[in-house]
Amino acid sequence: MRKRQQTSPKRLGEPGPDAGQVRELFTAAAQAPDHGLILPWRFVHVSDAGRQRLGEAFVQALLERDPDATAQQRSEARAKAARAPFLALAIARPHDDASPEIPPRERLVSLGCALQNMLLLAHAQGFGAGLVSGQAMESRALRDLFRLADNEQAVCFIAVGTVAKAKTSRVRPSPVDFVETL
Ligand SMILES: Cc1cc2nc3c(=O)[nH]c(=O)nc-3n(C[C@H](O)[C@H](O)[C@H](O)COP(=O)(O)O)c2cc1C
Repeated sequence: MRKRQQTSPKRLGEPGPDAGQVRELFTAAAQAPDHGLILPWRFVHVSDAGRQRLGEAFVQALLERDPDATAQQRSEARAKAARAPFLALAIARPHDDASPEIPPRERLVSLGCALQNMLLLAHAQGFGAGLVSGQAMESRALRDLFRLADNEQAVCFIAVGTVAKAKTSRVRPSPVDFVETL
């Protein structure tokens, strides 16, 4: 747990998790706490075949916010879809009519726990892993590609792969920085 740290998708190469390890990663997500047992989140695993469509969605997302984006900017946006051998989109359902008593904050905590379980397991499997979001999360293009319902929100991608070159670890906050006693 102490060794886990963010590795950005561009630093994650082959090999990635095999099919059994991917199943373990999603099984780890399912161990997250879930008030009311409402499963307020889901993941979409981006297959090799899906990468090209994701790249096009990233380009469209860029054009939504900057219709004058240059060819190089479009090419950089498209390239993001090719990074990291394992890529999945984490999608939250902050509201629904079936369980109005479970507020958005609790649903997002549940997704955060699912993501952390996956990050920790990826590290235990010997991989690097990271989360990546950005303005494309809000885009029409991404919402359409992943068929998000009106009450769903794309939160971030989780990327897993082999770390080519480890970076130095960051200084972590100490409990005195965030713990008080009542
Ligand atoms: C929901 C979420 C979205 C994130 N999106 C990005 C991102 O777009 N780009 C990025 O570099 N890091 C992103 N991160 C990762 C943080 O930058 C990273 O956790 C932070 O730098 C601390 O590093 P650590 O994970 O090694 O402790 C995201 C983290 C979370 C929780």
